Amino acid sequence: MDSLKRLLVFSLLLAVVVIGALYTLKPDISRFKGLMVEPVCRKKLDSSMFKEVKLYQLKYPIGQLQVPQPLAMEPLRPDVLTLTPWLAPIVWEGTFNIEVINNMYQPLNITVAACIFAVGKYIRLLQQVLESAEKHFMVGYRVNYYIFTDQPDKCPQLALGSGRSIILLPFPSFNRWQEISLRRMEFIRKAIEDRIHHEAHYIFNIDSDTVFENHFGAEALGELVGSLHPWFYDFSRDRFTNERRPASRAYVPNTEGDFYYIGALYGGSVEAVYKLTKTIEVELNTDKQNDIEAAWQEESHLNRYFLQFKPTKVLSPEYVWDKLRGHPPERIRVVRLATIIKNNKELRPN
Ligand SMILES: CC(=O)N[C@H]1[C@@H](OP(=O)(O)OP(=O)(O)OC[C@H]2O[C@@H](n3ccc(=O)[nH]c3=O)[C@H](O)[C@@H]2O)O[C@H](CO)[C@H](O)[C@@H]1O
Ligand SMILES: [Mn+2]
Repeated sequence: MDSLKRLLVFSLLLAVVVIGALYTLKPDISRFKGLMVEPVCRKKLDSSMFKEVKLYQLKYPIGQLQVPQPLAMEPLRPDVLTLTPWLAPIVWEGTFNIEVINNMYQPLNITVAACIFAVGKYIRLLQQVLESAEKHFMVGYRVNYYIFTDQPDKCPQLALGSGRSIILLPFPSFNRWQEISLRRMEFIRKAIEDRIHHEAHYIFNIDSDTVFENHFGAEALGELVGSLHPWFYDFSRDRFTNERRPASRAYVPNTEGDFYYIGALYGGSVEAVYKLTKTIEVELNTDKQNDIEAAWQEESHLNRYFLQFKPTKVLSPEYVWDKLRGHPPERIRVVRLATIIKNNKELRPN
């Protein structure tokens, strides 16, 4: 009798574990009731509705850490620019102490949203970017991967770290890659309205043709974050690939421009990115009505936006290196995220 009871309890426990495991591995596709282009509920968001990290919440734990003293007369990276003319830090290896940063941010239990679009054949790239993100992206923090896709059933099933989850969101199949790329602003805006505003504190847009190779953590968090494009960080402004036709809302004259930022990685507080996506969506629509498409789609508009609304933090090319450029120069000491070499002809719909 006793052994029967034990067997019964054991089988029950086993069933709970198996069902639990199946449940956690299975991405949430409940929101896929047909491909809805319109958000489920459209909210007008005001400042009070966002999750945010206030400066006074960041508290350094006195007496607990042994960290080197910062020396005002000894720059840590004299070989690169570490501050913009508007006094935003440019993040390079050697400029920050991750222990200090983690000790200030981790007690706040923040959630970071990563928006990744995987439409058409790009769905194949998801496994690699997600697996590598689990090893390097915001480790020790809560992370929500919002995967925008037209094929929810093909999303890889990964065992994620604790506090990390995948949320699938519908995105239509377009037959021009340019359309996919530039509609991202609208879809991020809608997802923020729909749910991200109450689910995350910070948000990043990350291209799916990328792979994380090294630490990419809380040092990258900021109110409004742009990343230097790995092809243009040492170019003069007149050679940036900004939109040069005044007829486009993305127009930047060649006598202006601070840096050339990449469209594959930007972020910030959810509220700041909401404002960014909302603004750029309007500019994109205006261009569309005027029958003009900026040279590099939403990246061109992003550059115009960042010229006007300067990022509060700038990520160095460590944060998006392009493998097509081969090994980075010495001053780029570490590659944290790299864009993969892909066959555009084979992957893109056009
Ligand atoms: C090195 C270079 O020249 N990079 C430019 C190129 O980026 P990329 O060559 O990196 O563009 P891309 O092909 O990665 O497209 C951008 C993103 O859109 C998504 N996607 C795109 C096509 C598709 O069929 N399915 C899909 O899911 C996916 O998340 C992808 O990462 O074009 C972009 C256009 O905005 C930017 O201007 C980039 O600076
Ligand atoms: Mn890309």
